[in-house]
Amino acid sequence: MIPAKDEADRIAATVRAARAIPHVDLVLVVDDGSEDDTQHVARRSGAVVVRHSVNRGKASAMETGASVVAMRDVEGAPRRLLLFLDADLGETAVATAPLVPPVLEGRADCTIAVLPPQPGAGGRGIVTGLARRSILRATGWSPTQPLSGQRCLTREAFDTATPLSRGWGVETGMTIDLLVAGYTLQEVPCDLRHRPSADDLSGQLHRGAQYRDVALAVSARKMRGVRVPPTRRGDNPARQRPGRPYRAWSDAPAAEGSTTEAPAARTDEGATGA
Ligand SMILES: O=c1ccn([C@@H]2O[C@H](COP(=O)(O)OP(=O)(O)O)[C@@H](O)[C@H]2O)c(=O)[nH]1
Ligand SMILES: O=C(O)[C@@H](COP(=O)(O)O)O[C@H]1O[C@H](CO)[C@@H](O)[C@H](O)[C@H]1O
Repeated sequence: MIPAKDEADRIAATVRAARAIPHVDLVLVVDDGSEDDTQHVARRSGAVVVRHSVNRGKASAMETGASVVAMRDVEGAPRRLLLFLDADLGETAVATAPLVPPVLEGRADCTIAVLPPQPGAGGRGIVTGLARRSILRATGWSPTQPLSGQRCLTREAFDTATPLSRGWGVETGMTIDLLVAGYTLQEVPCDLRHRPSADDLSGQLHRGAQYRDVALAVSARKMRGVRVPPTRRGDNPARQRPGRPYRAWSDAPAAEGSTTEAPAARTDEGATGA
């Protein structure tokens, strides 16, 4: 499932690469109100395409995409896993293939790609730091790349994480919600290249919008008390690393007076919608 806004230059290569990922039987592009030829290029490359007539932001495109994949799930068959890919990955999108097996085999409910350093990236780690600290405070997990949008998850986990946080807050909000709900997350190194934001005005404006959306996603959860109580947390942050599944709740019994229980989380699923 690929949210795409003005990605006519890269979407063909991304779609072709996504189609080559083992277990992917449906590639869906949500054209999020593009002003270029994204929808037609994507369709010609073999994707199913739906379109927002106006731009609604990445999170909204992801929700639309997940709804369309659900409509195409076969009655009586396992529900598709959802593999979210950014449209600018080009041919490297095939390198997200390692995200699928841990979820397919039930070792994780959601996997998240860790990208190598990107040539030309101009960030100073400010938004990434805000997202990482916020996830750590709420759940005890300290992910390497909390903003990474390349994720594979079960339908059940996705449904738990909806409604998604708006815009660029989607990954941070989803990570907190899944961990608090008791799901197992795992970062997976993937050799991907995307179009990084540079250290110029448009790059800094992008990071400003990212910062705002992450802060909104986090404060909404703070206000609702969405967190794993510190007394019931799992692994120490020092032991956490990509490749290692993480579940936020320890198996210790609930503290007296606590009403929050971590649910068990697993389903059997088969094919994958990218
Ligand atoms: O309003 C928007 C903005 C972005 N995107 C898509 O969301 C993904 C991530 O966006 P981008 O690569 O610009 O952000 P980054 O991950 O570099 O911060 C890409 O596939 C975009 O085409 C979208 O669907 N709607
Ligand atoms: O725009 C960027 O450079 C950063 C966010 O800015 P910061 O460097 O954290 O201030 O976010 C990007 O890089 C992350 C990897 O560290 C990716 O996971 C994000 O998807 C991407 O937006």
